[in-house]
Amino acid sequence: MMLKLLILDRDGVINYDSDAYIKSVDEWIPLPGSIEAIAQLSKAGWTVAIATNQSGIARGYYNIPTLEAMHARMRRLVAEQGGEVGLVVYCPHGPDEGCDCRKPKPGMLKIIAEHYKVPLAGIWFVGDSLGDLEAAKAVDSQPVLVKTGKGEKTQVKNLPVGTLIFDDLAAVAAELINN
Ligand SMILES: O=P(O)(O)OC[C@@H](O)[C@H]1O[C@@H](OP(=O)(O)O)[C@@H](O)[C@@H](O)[C@@H]1O
Ligand SMILES: [Mg+2]
Ligand SMILES: [Zn+2]
Repeated sequence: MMLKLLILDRDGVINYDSDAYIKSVDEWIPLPGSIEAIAQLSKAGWTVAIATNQSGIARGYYNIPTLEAMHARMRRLVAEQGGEVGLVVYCPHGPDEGCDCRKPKPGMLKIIAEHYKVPLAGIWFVGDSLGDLEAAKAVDSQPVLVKTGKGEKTQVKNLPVGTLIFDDLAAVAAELINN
């Protein structure tokens, strides 16, 4: 049976985002219902992976141990709700480095798909920025926009055809679990 894989963007989908970047564990604050949504999805048999741009590393705003500590906190909070977080892939590069992993490039989605040995076609990728949706479209995944984070600003842009729109991650989870 095919793995039920869901890929999430991080900032603005799981936790509050900030134009000043999320620079410490203390600044990493879950959005309402997001931890519970991930736990419910994983308990319902979904594998939840994450693909996140983290140019704050290249910009010197925080370092990799701090980023990993944020992710350890995220994993602990989800585990406390009986769920688990799968593979977390991040792009530590700056916009001018020409890497293959920074969204809107689909490199991180490809890494996740290869890790789980599943095709990316039709896999839901949930984000709050246009780059998230474009990354999904580039590999024939399903772009899903949430209105949290930068989502409401993104919603008025020229979205990839077929983009699904939900209020938040909890609404995405309810759709996937109940249908
Ligand atoms: O939403 P994800 O991919 O999880 O992470 C986004 C963050 O890396 C940061 O990405 C930055 O964009 P630039 O990287 O400076 O273009 C800004 O949008 C920040 O507000 C934001 O916190
Ligand atoms: Mg985001
Ligand atoms: Zn990169």
